Amino acid sequence: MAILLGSIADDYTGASDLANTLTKNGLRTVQTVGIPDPSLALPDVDAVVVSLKIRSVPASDAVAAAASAERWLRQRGAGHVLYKICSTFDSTDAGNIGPVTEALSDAAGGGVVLVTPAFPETGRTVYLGHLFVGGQPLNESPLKDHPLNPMHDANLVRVLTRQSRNAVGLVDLTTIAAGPGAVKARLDAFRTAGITAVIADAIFERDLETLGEVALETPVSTGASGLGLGLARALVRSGRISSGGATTTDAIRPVGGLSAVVAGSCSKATLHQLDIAERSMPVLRLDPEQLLAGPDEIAAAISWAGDRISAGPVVIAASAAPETVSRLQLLYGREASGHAIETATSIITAELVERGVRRLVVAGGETSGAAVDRLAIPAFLIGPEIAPGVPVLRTVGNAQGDMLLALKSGNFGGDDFFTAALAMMH
Ligand SMILES: Nc1ncnc2c1ncn2[C@@H]1O[C@H](COP(=O)(O)OP(=O)(O)OP(=O)(O)O)[C@@H](O)[C@H]1O
Ligand SMILES: O=C(O)[C@@H](O)C(=O)CO
Repeated sequence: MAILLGSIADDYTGASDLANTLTKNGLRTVQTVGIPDPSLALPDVDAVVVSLKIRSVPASDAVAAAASAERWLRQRGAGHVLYKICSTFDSTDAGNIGPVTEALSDAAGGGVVLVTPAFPETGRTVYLGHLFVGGQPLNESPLKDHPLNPMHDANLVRVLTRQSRNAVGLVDLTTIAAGPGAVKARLDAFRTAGITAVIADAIFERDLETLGEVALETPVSTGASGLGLGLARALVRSGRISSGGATTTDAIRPVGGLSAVVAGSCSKATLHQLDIAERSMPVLRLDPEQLLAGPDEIAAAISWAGDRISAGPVVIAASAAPETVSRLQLLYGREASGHAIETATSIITAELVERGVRRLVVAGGETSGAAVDRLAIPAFLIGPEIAPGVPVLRTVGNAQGDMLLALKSGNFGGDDFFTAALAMMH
C-alpha cells in the first residue's frame, strides 16, 4: 500500500474529523489507532490518519510517538505529513504543538512549516494570527474553561512562540489572497530569516486551498481539518488520485447489537447535547467525586445500564459544568482528575461492549482515546458524516466483531447530535 498523504493526529476524535474531511474531498482514507500491527489488513487507500493520544502528555512523549508515526508513514510512501491539531489550538505553554511541529520539521530536513487551525465549516477562522471560534476570540470562547487546556490567548503567533525553540512568523490574509506564489515567496523570506514555523491566516475555504497547494510541496504541515481540505483538494487537482474518489457506503453495513453513548467532554456543546438527549433517552449523570473515590460508582453505572439497555440506547456522562470541574480539579489536580475520569469512562465503555453494545457514541477527544484504547480497536473505515467533523466509523480488525462508532469532538455537533448519530447506525 503506497500512500500519498500521511497524517498524525494528536487525538482520536480529531483523527476521525480529519479522516472525514479527506474522504469528503476525494481521498480514500483509513484511520489507524497508533501504528498498526503489520498483521492488520488495511484497505488500499490514498491517505492514512494515525491517531495518537498526545495532546495532553509530556512534550517529550508526544515528540517520540509522533516521530515513530512519521517514520511509519514515510516508509509507506507519504510525501507529505500533516500533524492534525485541534481547530481550537488546544495546548499549553509546555506544548505539544510547537515541540512536535519542530521535531517533524527536523526529521524532514528542516524548512518552514505552515501552521493553521482554521476550519471555516465549524466557525474556526484565523485573521492576523488571531483565532476566532464561532465569532468570538479564542480567549473569550468556551475554550477558556477547557478542563485540560484552558486557552487564554487568541494570538497564535504568541501562543506558538511560547511552545517553540525558534521564532514564529505570520503569513497574513493579504499574502494568501495574492495566491500560492506570494505565499511561497513569504516562506522563502522566513526561511532566510531562520524562522521554522508560521501561523497562516485563513477565513474561507479558498484560503485553505491556496495553503494546501503550497503545503503539498513541503514535507510537513500542522493544522486542523481545514488544512486537510486544502491538501486533499490540491492532491485531487494534481491528478495523482487515481481511485476515482472515496466511497463510504461499505462502512455502514448494519452491525446490530445494543447502542450507547458515553460522554466525558465538558464542552458547552456537549453539556447542551446531553440536556437535549434527556428528552428521548435515559441519561445517567455520574458523580465525579464518587468516580474518584473508588469502583462503586462504576459498578452502579453498569448495573443502571444493564436494567435499561435492552429497551434502547442509554447515555452515561461524567461531563459537568466549569464550576464543578474546577472544584474537582482543586481537590485532586487537573491532570489526575481528568485521567481518573477517563479511566472510569473507559471501563464503563468496555463493560457495555462486553454486554453487547456494538453501536457506540463517545463524546470528547481524551475520553474517546481512553475508550478506544481499552477496547483495543486497531483501525476504522470512514462512513458518512453525522455533523461537520464527525463521521460514522466502522471498526477494522476488531476482536469483538464489527462495531459502528462516532467519536465526537467536544465542541462539534448540533443540539440533537446523540440521536442523530444513533439514527445513522444500524
Ligand atoms: N466532571 C468532571 N470533572 C473534571 N474533569 C472531567 C469531568 N468529566 C470529564 N472530565 C475530564 O475532562 C476531560 C475532557 O476532555 P475530552 O478531550 O474528553 O473532551 P473535550 O476536550 O470536550 O473534547 P475534544 O478534545 O474532542 O475537544 C477528560 O480528561 C475527562 O476525563
Ligand atoms: O479540530 C477539532 O476541533 C477537532 O477535530 C479536535 O481535534 C477536537 O479534539
